[in-house]
Amino acid sequence: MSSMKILAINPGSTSTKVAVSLDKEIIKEKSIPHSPREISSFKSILEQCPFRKRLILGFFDESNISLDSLNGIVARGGFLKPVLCGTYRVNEIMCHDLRNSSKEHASNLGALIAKDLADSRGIPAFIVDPIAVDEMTDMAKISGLQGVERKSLFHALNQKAVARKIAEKHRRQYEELNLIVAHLGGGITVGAHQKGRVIDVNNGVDGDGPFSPERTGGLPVESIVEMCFESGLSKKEVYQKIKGRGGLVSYLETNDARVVEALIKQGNRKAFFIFEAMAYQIAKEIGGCAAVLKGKVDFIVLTGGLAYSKLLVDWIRERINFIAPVEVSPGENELEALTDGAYRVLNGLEKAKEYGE
Ligand SMILES: Nc1ncnc2c1ncn2[C@@H]1O[C@H](COP(=O)(O)OP(=O)(O)O)[C@@H](O)[C@H]1O
Ligand SMILES: CCCC(=O)OP(=O)(O)O
Repeated sequence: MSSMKILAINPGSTSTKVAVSLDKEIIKEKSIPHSPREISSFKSILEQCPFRKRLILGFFDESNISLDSLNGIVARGGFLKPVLCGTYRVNEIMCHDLRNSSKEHASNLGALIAKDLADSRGIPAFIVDPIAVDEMTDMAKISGLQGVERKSLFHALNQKAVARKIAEKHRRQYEELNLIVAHLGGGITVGAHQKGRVIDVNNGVDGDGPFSPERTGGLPVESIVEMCFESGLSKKEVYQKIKGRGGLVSYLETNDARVVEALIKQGNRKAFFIFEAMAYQIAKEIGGCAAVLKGKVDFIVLTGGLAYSKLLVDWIRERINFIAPVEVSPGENELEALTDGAYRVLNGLEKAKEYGE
């Protein structure tokens, strides 16, 4: 097998994470955080493209690594048409769909930045397990209103990577287990994994499931209809309220759980109550997935940045540990999973899928 140097790019709602690896070993990585104020200075996600690209180039300058030494670039994929999981070559159809997506999410930038950097160096660009991975059953897609369908939009990359890691830890195959995986990050998604397929999951960006550091999750529909028609807010302002300014930001003016924990330590009762309410909603979503899996659950897995919070994890655990053993895998494996996907293709172990075919 030939030696491969790969750049992995993960644009998230609260950070841009990058890593360079040599033969799957990460040799340099960085997580660059973005405050809500910094992000809200851009009119759209697409406008953030040059800003995030500059940060990545800055990472190369600091690290003394030459972009010309790369064999490939891989990024987190965004709002594409529903796809099966796997590694996809970034092609023009994909870039067109991401540029023209009606849905705003930082992950839309990954493939665009990767292709831009890769084309000028004559190397390939890929995405792996984008948020649009869709393995949901037809029943899970029923919303309760004809014409409005529930969609599969979730942290597919990390949920699948962590699910495989937990299966391996227990010397089992992912494809033989039933798991509930809760990704607790800037967005929160909780998936019911039935023998390797995510048969139901809350949509992490469309106002569904638990509230998160900066998103509302599911809301009482009638109150929102009232707000849209009576408050004088524009469509964009309503979206801002629901997405970047919902959840913890809405109640506590921060999307940073570490700040919330510091407030709690200082005796702030509102911070305590709202943080526990987030745990309550996450636990309730996990309970829903247990019903989807008819109670046959091998493990519940908590992952994402918020899983570093012992307080939050303990609150969730006390409400759900009657269902199945709880595994905590804080942070994410996204950079490793991206690198792994690109490495398999670059070394000919797997064929890249073509998007749009
Ligand atoms: N050590 C930690 N303790 C508590 N919360 C943390 C810790 N590290 C990160 N977080 C919280 O996790 C959330 C972000 O999770 P992350 O998975 O990095 O999100 P994303 O990738 O969506 O930007 C933030 O609220 C952040 O404050
Ligand atoms: C569709 C879910 C993706 C998501 O919410 O990602 P972030 O947590 O990075 O915002």
